[in-house]
Amino acid sequence: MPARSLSFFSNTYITFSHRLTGSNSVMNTIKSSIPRFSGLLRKRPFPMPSPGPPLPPGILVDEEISPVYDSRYFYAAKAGELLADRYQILVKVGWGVSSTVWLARDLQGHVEEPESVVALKIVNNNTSSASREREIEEHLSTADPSHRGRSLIRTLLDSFEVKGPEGSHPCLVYPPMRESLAMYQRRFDDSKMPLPLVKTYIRVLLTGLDYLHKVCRTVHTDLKLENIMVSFEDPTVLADFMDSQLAKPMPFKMDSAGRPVYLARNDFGPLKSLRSIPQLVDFGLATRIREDDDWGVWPIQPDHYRAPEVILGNGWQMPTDIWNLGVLLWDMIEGKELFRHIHDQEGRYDAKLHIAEMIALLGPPPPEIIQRSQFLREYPWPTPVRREDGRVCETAEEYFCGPFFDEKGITRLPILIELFFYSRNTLGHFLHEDLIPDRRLGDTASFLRGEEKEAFLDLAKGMLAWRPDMRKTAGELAEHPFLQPKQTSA
Ligand SMILES: Nc1ncnc2c1ncn2[C@@H]1O[C@H](COP(=O)(O)OP(=O)(O)OP(=O)(O)O)[C@@H](O)[C@H]1O
Repeated sequence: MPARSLSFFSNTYITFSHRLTGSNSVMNTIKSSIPRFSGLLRKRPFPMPSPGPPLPPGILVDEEISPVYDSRYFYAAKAGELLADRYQILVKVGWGVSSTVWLARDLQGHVEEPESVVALKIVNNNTSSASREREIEEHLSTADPSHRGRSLIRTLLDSFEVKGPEGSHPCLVYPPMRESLAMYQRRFDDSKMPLPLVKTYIRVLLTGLDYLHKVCRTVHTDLKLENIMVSFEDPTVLADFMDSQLAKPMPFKMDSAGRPVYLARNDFGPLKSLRSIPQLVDFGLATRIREDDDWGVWPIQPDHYRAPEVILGNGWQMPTDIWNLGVLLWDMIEGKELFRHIHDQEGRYDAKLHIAEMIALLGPPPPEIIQRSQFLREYPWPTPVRREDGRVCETAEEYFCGPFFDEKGITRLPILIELFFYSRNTLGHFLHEDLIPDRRLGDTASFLRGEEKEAFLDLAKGMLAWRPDMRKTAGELAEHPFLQPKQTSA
């Protein structure tokens, strides 16, 4: 049977779907579905990793590809090395602009389970994000461990520092995960997960967001397919991977400064079943909202998923994640982005194109949104923010190259009085009407038909409202009819 056969997945899905909708709570199902890795090594002890074949020095590998790569900042990890007298580095599985990620053997256990496999993120010595990530994740793991959404948030198992010649490197220890949702999706025909499975995933992610928002009062701010990881469907997948990787050691090279750079391997092979569970990961940019009148103001979110209140400088809170996930629905279901024309001809993000497309899909923003943005533009951010092009900006308007609406009829009356006397004729119009494309939200969901399409659009509209306070909460959305599994006769 081919690994990507849809019918294979669909059959397996029935079991999965049933498990999630049976009498057990989602929480119980999820707990029992996330495989445990402790004991794997005890039963099948791994050999010490040996050095793999050398790569040609002229080829850039993994983290070296980044234009800002600087050897001094990355830890020179070596396969087989023991960190903190406890974690032995085995296989490199990932890298980012400021870290490398490894599977490691955790040598400290107890009598029953003396060893286990963990993922070790070794962070650069020049970044402060690790302490922030650690602090937020501590809050997330302890806010209410009994909430059913808690297990859908990936948090730290441990953390420590390791010394390098150029400074100290924070090391964050996590449970190992199979892969990001972006990679998981590609395992299916046409990179499309079966619809019932996607629905389950969306519901599960909303349950995690409900915990994040309602209990932890935290905004993720950076939801994308890469920041959703899926668990291993079966412990043998990881065990087999480790056997194969250690039998065929990682190729490596020395960079120009003599630091070893290994080639990451993160393909854990075909799916054995659809029992993987998605988890929200990477809280390095997450922000706590302690009071109802706390607002984030600085620019957040990946370009495609950026909410209007971020671009317009209106301040953001938890509903901003809801917009973000609302836009992600298209990536998850259709494998395509909802917003198609948000970059200029040089490929740079262009906020006016983005707003123009929002207007095409959702209609014009309500007046109070424009009013608030024009009112708040008078108040510079407490700390200026540097744009990618180096310009230091003090307001969202400066940062995103506004203004986007004219000031026709805007008075300097207090905002509440203005809102009271508002009429559509007196408020600013979009300054770039010629850029509004001819697209409708309904036309973007051609992957669905009939009632299913209507239900999907209703869900999406509950997430993609201009006014953040008109968006539904994660908890409410998880109950939406579109996401509920169809009852099948036994
Ligand atoms: N728990 C884990 N288990 C397995 N692989 C992981 C785990 N965590 C991260 N990875 C892998 O490592 C990669 C880099 O991790 P991560 O995105 O956390 O690094 P980063 O430094 O924050 O990246 P960037 O800053 O560039 O976004 C991921 O894309 C993933 O492939």
